[in-house]
This record gives sequence, C-alpha cells and structure tokens, in this order.
Amino acid sequence: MNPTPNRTIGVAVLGMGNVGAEVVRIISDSADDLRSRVGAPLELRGVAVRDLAKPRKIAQELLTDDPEALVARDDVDIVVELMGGIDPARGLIRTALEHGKSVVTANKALLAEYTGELATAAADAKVDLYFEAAVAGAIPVVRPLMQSLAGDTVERVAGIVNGTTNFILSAMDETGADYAETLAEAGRLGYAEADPTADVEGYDAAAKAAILASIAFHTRVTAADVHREGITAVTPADLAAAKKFDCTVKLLSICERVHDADGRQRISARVYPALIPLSHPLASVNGAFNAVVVEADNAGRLMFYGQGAGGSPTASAVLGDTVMAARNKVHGGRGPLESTYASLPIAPIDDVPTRYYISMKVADRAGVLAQVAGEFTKRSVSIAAVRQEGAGDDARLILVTHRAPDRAQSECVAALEDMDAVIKVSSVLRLEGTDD
Ligand SMILES: NC(=O)C1=CN([C@@H]2O[C@H](COP(=O)(O)OP(=O)(O)OC[C@H]3O[C@@H](n4cnc5c(N)ncnc54)[C@H](OP(=O)(O)O)[C@@H]3O)[C@@H](O)[C@H]2O)C=CC1
Ligand SMILES: N[C@@H](CC=O)C(=O)O
Repeated sequence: MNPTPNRTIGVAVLGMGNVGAEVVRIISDSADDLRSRVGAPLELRGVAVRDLAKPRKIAQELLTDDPEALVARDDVDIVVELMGGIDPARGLIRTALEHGKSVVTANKALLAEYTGELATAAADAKVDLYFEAAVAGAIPVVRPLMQSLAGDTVERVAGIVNGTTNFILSAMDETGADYAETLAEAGRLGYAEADPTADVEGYDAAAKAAILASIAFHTRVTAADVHREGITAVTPADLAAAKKFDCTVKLLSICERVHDADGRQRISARVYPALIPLSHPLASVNGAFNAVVVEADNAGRLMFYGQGAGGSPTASAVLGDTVMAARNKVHGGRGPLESTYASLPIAPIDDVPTRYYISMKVADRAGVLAQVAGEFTKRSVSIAAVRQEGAGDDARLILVTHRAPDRAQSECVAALEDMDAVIKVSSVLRLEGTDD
C-alpha cells in the first residue's frame, strides 16, 4: 500500500478483555501523544466482542459482534487481534492481511503454530505483522531479536516467560500460599489465560519458546517441537528442599543451539520447572515479572526484565507495535522483514545434557546409598551431591547429578522406581543455571 500522509489511521480491535480494554483506554487517553508519534491521528473504528450486553468503558456504537465485517472495512488500516485462541483469530488475521491491513497480535498460541503462514500472507500483501506482546508481556524482546540482533548469532535464549506460574511459584515459596487460591488470584489480576491450564501445564511457555526459538535461530519451530512440562507436580516440599541446596524453583523456557560432534547444528526448545541457584539472576525474578537472557556470539549476554503479564503492561507492547505499523502506513516502509528461514532439525530432550534433582523415600538400612549410586554409575551419570534426611519411615535420600544426556538421567529414575530399597521417588526436577 502506498504511504498516505495527512490522513487518519483507522484501528480495529478484536477482543476487549484484559488486554483489549487497556488498548482501547490508551488509544483514547493518549490520543495526542500517539498522533505526534505516528504523524497522524489513530482512530478507533470498532471493537469486536462476543457479548454485546457486557458493561464496558466504550461508546456502545463502537462495539460489534461481527469481527469478519470489521476487519474488512475500508476505513480500517490496522487490525489489533486480542481475542486469543486459534479460531476464529487465524481466519480473521488472514482476512485482514488479504485486505491490506497491517496486523498486531498478542496471540502466542496462534503464532506458535501459524507464524509461517501468517508471515507469508503479510509479505504477499506487503503489510506488517507485529507480535511483540506475544512473548513476555511488556518486555521488548521480539524486536531486539528480530532487529537489533539480526547481525549476530544467537546461541541461547532462556528465561521465565509465564507470569502466572512465576506468580504462583513465588507466592508458594515466599509465603507458603495455597496453589489453587494463588492461581485464582492470577486470574483476577488478568495474568492467566482464558483457560489457565495453558499456564500451569506449560503450554503458554512452550508457545513462547517456539516463537523465541524461531526468531532467534531463524528457523521454524512450532509448539509441537518444544518439550513441555508444567508446574502442577511442584509441591511446597520441593520448594523447601530446593532452599536446602541454596536454590529456588522456576518454570524455565530454554531455547538453544545444540552443536553436535560432527559439526551439525540442532535446536533444543524445552519448558520445565527447574531448580536454579539463588545466586542466578533469574532466581530473583518474582511475581508476574518475566526475564529473558539472550546469549549471542558477539553481543555476549543480554538480560531483558519486566512485567510479563497483565492488561496494561501487555497493552504497552501492543501500542508500540501499533505505532510502528501506523508510521509505516503514513510514511511508507515495512518491517521488520523476516529472515530467510532455515530448517534446523530439533534435538529431542533425550539427547540434551541436563542435571537432575531427585528426592526419594528410602528404606532405613545400611547399603541403600551404595545400591542407588550403582544405578547411576551403570548409566554413566555421576552424582554431584547427596543429602540423607530423617530416619525410620521418614528416611529420605536427595541426589543431585552432574550433566548427562537426559535419557540416561530418566533411565536412572526409572531404575530407582523398580528398586526394593526405594519406597517412593517423590520428586524429580531438573537443575539449571550451573555449568557442570
Ligand atoms: N492477559 C495477559 O497478561 C496477556 C495476554 N496475552 C494474549 O492476549 C490475548 C488476549 O488476552 P486477554 O485479554 O487476557 O483475554 P480475555 O479472555 O480477557 O479477552 C478476550 C476478549 O476477546 C473476545 N472474544 C473472544 N472470542 C471472541 C470471538 N469469537 N468473537 C469476538 N470476540 C471474542 C472476548 O469477548 P467477551 O468480552 O465478549 O467475552 C474478550 O473481550 C490472548 O491471545 C492472550 O494469550 C498476551 C500477553 C499477556
Ligand atoms: N498467561 C500469560 C499472559 C502473558 O503472556 C502469562 O501468565 O504469562
């Protein structure tokens, strides 16, 4: 589309929930600032919702329950998708792009499956597709990876990218708060997804890992490529035990290049709750805050930190994208253009070197530790630390291993579960943030 100076930029918003309501508020409250940043006024043309009867802070005539018609309107230049979910969001974005509208979305679930399709549609239509808000709420991390680091080689992107689970784990750790109550509070504060299973089972963090891996490594990674474990099995006892090892527990998303001995490169993308040392920078990221650590060949280590969830922090990122897309409409230009995407293979979790923390209830008799250690030696996994606690029916053994392929580590756990001396393996978590 040709640039058209001195005109109004029409914006359609799909969804007026936690994020959409804040986007609508900012477009109205900050109209003068936005006009000067874009070089033209941004005008809200309509907002699509499901339930027209719900009370909302917006003129009723701007509301519609017909998003198909809204995205195709001639006076709409930019469509901001904040409905969530795959359908009908995917079709609506496709329609918007095909009608020459630029699109801003925060929909990580959709992007983790369909970025390739949507980016191609945007390129064909020569319009923008921006999604800064899809990863880590207010934190600028998508644009730094796509633009600022486009000339570097990123080796690793790892961090805390789900606010809800970090809010829950922090509360459990700091005050012993109840899991279910804290999850409900995360919903009330606008952090949790419409279906919070996406948060607590790690689907949301996995979607974000897929997006981060794709843009960091210039290869297509989808949610199905990401190894995923959530926080539902993490107990207050795990958090207490972590403290004894000067650690805490965080849900981590880790994306890295795996350099194989034959020079081949693969991508590992994984999400799981892990112990990290209290001295690690991610250990002090609490509540709904997120942080992402990027390691690049020339830039070295960069850390991005801020509010990872909630209506207004996320709306900030959405508005940033909207201003960029609006500037391009007014002054011409398009960007950031996507890289030429490679197709690097995915390294399965089995092949990735990890460290394990294993807590088990054991028989209180001589020789148990030697027997347990024998199972690790058989599989070439070495034990880094051992703690024996309690006695009688409460006898426990806690082990921390050195780095070894995850398959070998999980085979050790399976062997423990078959041993007479081991009454119950009560907790298995990985340990990250250490070199060995
Ligand atoms: N909340 C957060 O902290 C963050 C959210 N995101 C993402 O932003 C998006 C929006 O999240 P959030 O605001 O929390 O979600 P909400 O569930 O609060 O809001 C969704 C909105 O979309 C509307 N909607 C849903 N389906 C339809 C449909 N078929 N037709 C018309 N309207 C529809 C709903 O209408 P109605 O009001 O009538 O029900 C509601 O207004 C999601 O993709 C989410 O993953 C990204 C980063 C952070
Ligand atoms: N439910 C998500 C919202 C932001 O992406 C989260 O908790 O991080």
